[in-house]
Amino acid sequence: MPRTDARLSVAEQDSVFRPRQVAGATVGELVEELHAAGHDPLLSPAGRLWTEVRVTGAAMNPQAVGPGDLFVAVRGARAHGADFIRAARDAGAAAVLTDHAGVDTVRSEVGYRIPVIEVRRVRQAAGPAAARIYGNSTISGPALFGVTGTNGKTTSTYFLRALLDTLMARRERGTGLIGTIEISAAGDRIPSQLTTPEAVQLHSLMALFRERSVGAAAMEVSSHAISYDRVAGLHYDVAGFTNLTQDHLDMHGTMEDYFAAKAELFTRRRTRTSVITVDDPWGHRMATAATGRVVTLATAGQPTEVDWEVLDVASDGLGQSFTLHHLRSGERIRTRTGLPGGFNVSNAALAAVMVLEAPDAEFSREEVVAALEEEDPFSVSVPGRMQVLADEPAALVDFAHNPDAMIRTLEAAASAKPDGRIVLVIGAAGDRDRGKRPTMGAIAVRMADHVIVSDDDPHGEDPGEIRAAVLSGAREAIESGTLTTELEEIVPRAAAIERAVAVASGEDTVIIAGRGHEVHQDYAGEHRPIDDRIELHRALRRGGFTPLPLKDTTVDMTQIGAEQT
Ligand SMILES: CC(=O)N[C@H]1[C@@H](OP(=O)(O)OP(=O)(O)OC[C@H]2O[C@@H](n3ccc(=O)[nH]c3=O)[C@H](O)[C@@H]2O)O[C@H](CO)[C@@H](O)[C@@H]1O[C@H](C)C(=O)N[C@@H](C)C(=O)N[C@H](CCC(=O)O)C(=O)O
Ligand SMILES: Nc1ncnc2c1ncn2[C@@H]1O[C@H](COP(=O)(O)OP(=O)(O)OP(=O)(O)O)[C@@H](O)[C@H]1O
Repeated sequence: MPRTDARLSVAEQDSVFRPRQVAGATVGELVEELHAAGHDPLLSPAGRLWTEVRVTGAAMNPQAVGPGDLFVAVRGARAHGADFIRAARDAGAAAVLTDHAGVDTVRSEVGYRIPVIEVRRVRQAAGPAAARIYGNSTISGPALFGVTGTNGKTTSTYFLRALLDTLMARRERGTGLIGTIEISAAGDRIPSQLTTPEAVQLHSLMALFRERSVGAAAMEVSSHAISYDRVAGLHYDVAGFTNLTQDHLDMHGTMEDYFAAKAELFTRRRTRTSVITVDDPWGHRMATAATGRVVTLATAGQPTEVDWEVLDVASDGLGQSFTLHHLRSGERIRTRTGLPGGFNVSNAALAAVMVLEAPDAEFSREEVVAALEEEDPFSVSVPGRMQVLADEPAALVDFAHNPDAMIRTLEAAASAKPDGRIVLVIGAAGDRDRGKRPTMGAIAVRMADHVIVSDDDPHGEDPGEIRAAVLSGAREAIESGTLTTELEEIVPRAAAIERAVAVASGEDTVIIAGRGHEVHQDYAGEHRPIDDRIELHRALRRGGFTPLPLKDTTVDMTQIGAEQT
């Protein structure tokens, strides 16, 4: 069974997943590297004593600093990393990379006993510095596949990893994964802190992947990661674009800015081949904006000039089979996904085309086609993404937490049991894009028959106010239409899930949306354990239904300790 809280502290995570053999660099070499990258570094104190100090790792979070590390101290919205210089130095930091304000803090806190490299833009400099320390500026590999887009990143990267697994296994090499749920390297796994880690950790992971004979890795690239320069110094063999719809406007302000952040990934300096899903107008714009080699993919049956299209989608168990058609050559590849939802055809098609179009790959195109046609790689289970817990009623836990994902998930639910009702539990996260809350409430009551509004992660906000915003959109939609949807507000979330099952019959569909794989709710820093999958499973049993066996899909901390020590 999944543990109730599968998070590792930053320090635990970092110590478990660091490469053991690191070439490292001297402070002098780092200064040269940053100079060549245009960062105008200033070293203090000057002199050979300091330029010859060797760094063998890098960390941005003071809790993750280890002996011999470069401590990268950034100014953030909450704090300046340099405020934590004493902790970093006590943990063994050998040198510091920071900005002007950071230098002042370091000097007033610990004097001149540590070399400090000063740059104007620390986050941008962190990538090249870490690349040099971990050897990534000179050694390439593993083959890197990045996925960005509002929805579908996690699912597509799980699909990519599954396909790459079949190809790498024949070479006795492993695969890597970096994303919202977990980071994995050749079978070892740790839970994630961020969807896309900071540059220092990413470069450490690339070195770890090489050390563990990982031949290819799939990673999610969030728009935050691009805006915060977390991917600085990384080069993608193939980058894929899923879609762009409303989310994260708290961070980006406008859809234009959100688009511009994502577009940065599809430039020649970052990516060799871009595979762009052009099902929406943003996809078309992305394909036009992308530089370097661009491959387009249409998955929604629209007539358009593309390289690849999806044809002949047919129901196949809970999932769907489909054909990938390469228009220029006429090649047709029949494959399938076991996951419900039309959008999972799009995710699977994207993963397939990314691997088919990988330049200079270790595997042949024939091998990829055979894997797609014979090995069923896209039936892998993705934790909390359209995860099916029962057939009667159809009971699903899904991560839909923005308007487009809600629509797609509810469409999929409607086609799963067309004669039954849809019972939905939703909420919205605090401290995130507030504009989407009423929209999600309105979508919920338009597309489901019984909606229960509960809490997601309130974070620092008043949970009642978040629910009120979702409910206001829902009520407005009910009042302005001819809807007969039942609407309730129930907390805590476990009670909402219990109620959803209590009002459902075997013909209905129950969807618990928004939290997917997550195992606790954050109420102003208080972490309350809850796993929607466990609650739904329990409620189904108590309701006299027969749930499917609950697979352990959550990364287990105890396993990690056992593997590594
Ligand atoms: C908006 C955002 O992305 N913020 C990230 C950013 O924060 P920030 O620049 O404000 O930095 P800060 O928190 O003030 O910290 C500055 C420095 O002081 C250190 N510090 C800070 C406070 C403290 O108590 N102790 C401490 O040591 C920090 O380690 C850091 O070195 O840099 C921090 C250090 O890495 C991140 O932890 C933080 O992510 C926060 C936790 C976060 O929630 N990020 C989310 C929104 C995010 O990035 N999400 C995307 C996925 C989005 C999606 O698709 O859903 C992701 O890639 O994960
Ligand atoms: N291609 C898609 N188009 C629209 N919605 C999708 C697509 N793929 C998945 N979804 C919906 O979005 C939810 C999140 O999917 P997934 O975790 O794969 O995306 P993500 O981009 O990683 O999201 P996040 O960045 O928020 O973690 C799913 O649970 C499903 O409801």
